Amino acid sequence: MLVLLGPLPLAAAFFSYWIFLALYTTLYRISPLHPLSSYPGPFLARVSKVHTVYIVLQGKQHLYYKRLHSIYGNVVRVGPNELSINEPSLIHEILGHGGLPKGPFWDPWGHPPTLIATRDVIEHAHRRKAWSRALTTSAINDYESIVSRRAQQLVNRWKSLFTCQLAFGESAALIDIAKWMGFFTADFMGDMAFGGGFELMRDGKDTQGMWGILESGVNPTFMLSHNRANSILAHVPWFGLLYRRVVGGSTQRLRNFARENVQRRLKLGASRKDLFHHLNDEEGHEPMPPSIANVCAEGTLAIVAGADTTSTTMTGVFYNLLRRPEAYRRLRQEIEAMFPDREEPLDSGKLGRMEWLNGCINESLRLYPPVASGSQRRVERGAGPKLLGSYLIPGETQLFLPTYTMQRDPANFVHPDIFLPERWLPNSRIGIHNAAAFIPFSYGTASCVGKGLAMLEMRMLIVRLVQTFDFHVPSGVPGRQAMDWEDTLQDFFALQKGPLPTLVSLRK
Ligand code: HEM
Repeated sequence: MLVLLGPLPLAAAFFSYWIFLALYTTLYRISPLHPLSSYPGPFLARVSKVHTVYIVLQGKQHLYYKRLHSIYGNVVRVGPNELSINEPSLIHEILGHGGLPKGPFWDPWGHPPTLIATRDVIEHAHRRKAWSRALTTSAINDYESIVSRRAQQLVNRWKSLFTCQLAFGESAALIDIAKWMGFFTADFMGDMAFGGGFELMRDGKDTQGMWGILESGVNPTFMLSHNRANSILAHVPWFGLLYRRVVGGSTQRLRNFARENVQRRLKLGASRKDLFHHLNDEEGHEPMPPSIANVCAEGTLAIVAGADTTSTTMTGVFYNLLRRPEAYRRLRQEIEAMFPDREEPLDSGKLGRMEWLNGCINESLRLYPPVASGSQRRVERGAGPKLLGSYLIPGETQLFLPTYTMQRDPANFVHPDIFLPERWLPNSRIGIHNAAAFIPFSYGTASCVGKGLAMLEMRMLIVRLVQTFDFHVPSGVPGRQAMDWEDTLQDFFALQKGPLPTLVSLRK
């Protein structure tokens, strides 16, 4: 017999159903029946990922995971179905060839998915081919002149700031290194991905508002920055879908920006081989040319993945050179020996052999890994449990290697919180040094394909700046002080940084 319910009993039935479901799920997640019940972790993390969203909003996710590992040990349950694994010996099994595919964290990162968000292993390998062709050692050599042109532009812009200051009798200018590193890397990646697009260094500010989306926090229209939105939504993909429908999202603005630039570039034609040339398959390696939507998506990825990461690392280098004058002196000596008479640092071979410079960059990458909490992987549904070392990981478990925690673990690096470029010198006798635990570019088949380009860019710019300028800690600057810079870091998947006000003067 069919019984018709009125609106009130219907609503009551509806809510009772959801309350029952929520209660049942919670009890299951905290019960010994859950397959991850034997892994220790905070109680709230067992219940729901909403707890993680709260942590992400504070921007201190990296410090939170480090604290959890110090309390609970090397493997911690950080979500109902998620583990954080601080075990360098498992890096190869998790990230290496035949390891685990990417996890659902990557689902909300826009459509069509870019290389970094492609979870299917075969599709990922196929997409990566164009990137790999674009970033071979010989292709990177073709980009030296693009880096050098932008490095010279930064030098000239800073010199023009001195001219203004000199008019007021000042011999040094107060420069926010973090901001200018961001401008440099965005302009450079814009050149690489679209043959131009940003002119942040020229304008000295973010006139189009695009850099703000990449870099900053919440903007006034209640659209979260690209990285911050994604880093939050990725923990709760169901909410991500809702957010995008209701609020929109900065990803779309970035994609529109990319589309305009791709169309401009296609009209102009290519005058040189850059990243766009390869991503657009202008040499015809594939049977079908890529769609414009894909070229836009991959170009946007290049800017998102390549700009902030390198600018944070270079800012970290200058921050530490200011704090350790003897490290700064040693860098100057090495630069003078390698490029006497301020010769332009164009030779990537020579730059690669500069041990102190590379030690400084490695230390910045170790202390402030731009992707501080690693990149999620998952034991696939239906694949059964996976044995990783002595840990049995049930199917459908998501996991990640917490890069910041691992690289600051005294079990891997002696004096882990101190900037010591000397630990990277060949024959260093400084103490514990587990290079296998150093994974700022991740590891394996989905590791950072842009590593070579990033290293070239950072080496060339740092040398050019140290050749031309002197850097000092300013005194009496209102607001944040140079020595607080590390505290400004916020982990929204990619580290975001605050200003690094620095007194910069021209070298005699
Ligand atoms: C200091 C600079 C950089 C750091 C620390 C860094 C770090 C990373 C990390 C940790 C990943 C994630 C890998 C994974 O999922 O396991 C990644 C992926 C990626 N990065 Fe970088 N990156 C840097 C610069 C660049 C640059 C300059 C480019 C541009 C050419 C770039 C392009 C990419 C791409 C395309 C991926 C996706 C790779 C894949 O899924 O196969 N990165 N990067």
